[in-house]
Amino acid sequence: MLLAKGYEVHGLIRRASTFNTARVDHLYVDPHDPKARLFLHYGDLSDGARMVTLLADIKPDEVYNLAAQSHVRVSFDEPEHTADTTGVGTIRLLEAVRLSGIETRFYQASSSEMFGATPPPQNEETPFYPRSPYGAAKVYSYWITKNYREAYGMFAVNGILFNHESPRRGETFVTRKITRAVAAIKAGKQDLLYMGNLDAVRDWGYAAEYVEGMWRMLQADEPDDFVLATGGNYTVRDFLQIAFEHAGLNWEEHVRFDERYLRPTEVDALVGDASKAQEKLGWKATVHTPELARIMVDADIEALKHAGNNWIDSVDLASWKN
Ligand SMILES: C[C@H]1O[C@H](OP(=O)(O)OP(=O)(O)OC[C@H]2O[C@@H](n3cnc4c(=O)[nH]c(N)nc43)[C@H](O)[C@@H]2O)[C@@H](O)[C@@H](O)C1=O
Repeated sequence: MLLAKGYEVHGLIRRASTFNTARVDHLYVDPHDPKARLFLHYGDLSDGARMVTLLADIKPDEVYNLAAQSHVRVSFDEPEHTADTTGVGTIRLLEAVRLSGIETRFYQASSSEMFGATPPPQNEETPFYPRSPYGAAKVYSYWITKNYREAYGMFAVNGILFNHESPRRGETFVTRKITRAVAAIKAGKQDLLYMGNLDAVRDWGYAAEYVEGMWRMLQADEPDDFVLATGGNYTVRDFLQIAFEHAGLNWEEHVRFDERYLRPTEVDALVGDASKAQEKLGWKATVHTPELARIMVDADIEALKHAGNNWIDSVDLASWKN
């Protein structure tokens, strides 16, 4: 079930609109679900007045705010732009919902980056300590979403998602950078891969499952905030090893260090505890980091065979087959 290529969204929708439809090139329609859903993507949140018109026109049952400058390293180079899209954009959208007078449910894409320097495991009670302009902007958006829930009685929720990846992941994020390189090295098109900090620990899950979790948050009886994570604990080095090994390669022969990929302040370890989502939403990740790495390597090897042609991965999850 596909919604949008570009952001790694896989969703369950009947009618979806996006602020800039040009950005959505794949749409899946589930004929059994009559709700209208609006998904906002990168850079959509610059014009508050236009958003009011759009919302009043579409009258979506659900709004998913996925719009952000979402690259942590880039947020150090473009801190003001990041604050504007990732932070202030959220209040523009919440205000547009309020001013348009529509009844809708609002999802805010909050992030595990908000926990930053606070050691794992992290859950909904863990204090925030952001370590980047991106993380700081997400903390603002988290609190303003909560404030609109309390101040105006909006059904507004924060999904605090740990790293979620898929073959549709942007090419400059570490997982996709690695799996694309594995495919290219395997095909003899590349020899070396330049990387930054290999010691960082992340909890990488499969985006398809996380988007289902986002959807579950908006079907709940009451608005609340939820962590989505696998609970896994892997370093970038582990991911390299699993991905290269899957293609029969030795990562140490191909990986080199480049300090340009280091960050002024790093988030050392993010490992989520999603027991609240399991208890209240019935959500649990089934794909863990090693399987995810293999899905992504296989997809990038397949994608090379289709270079220049339209090709998109499909989701093969047992829970989606009914
Ligand atoms: C939840 C959160 O997840 C993502 O943020 P991120 O964790 O920063 O993701 P990433 O894939 O850029 O880095 C992961 C780790 O990998 C290290 N690393 C080493 N060498 C390279 C490298 O060469 N490139 C990159 N990108 N990272 C590298 C890097 O230093 C970091 O420790 C975003 O979706 C964000 O929007 C979000 O919300």
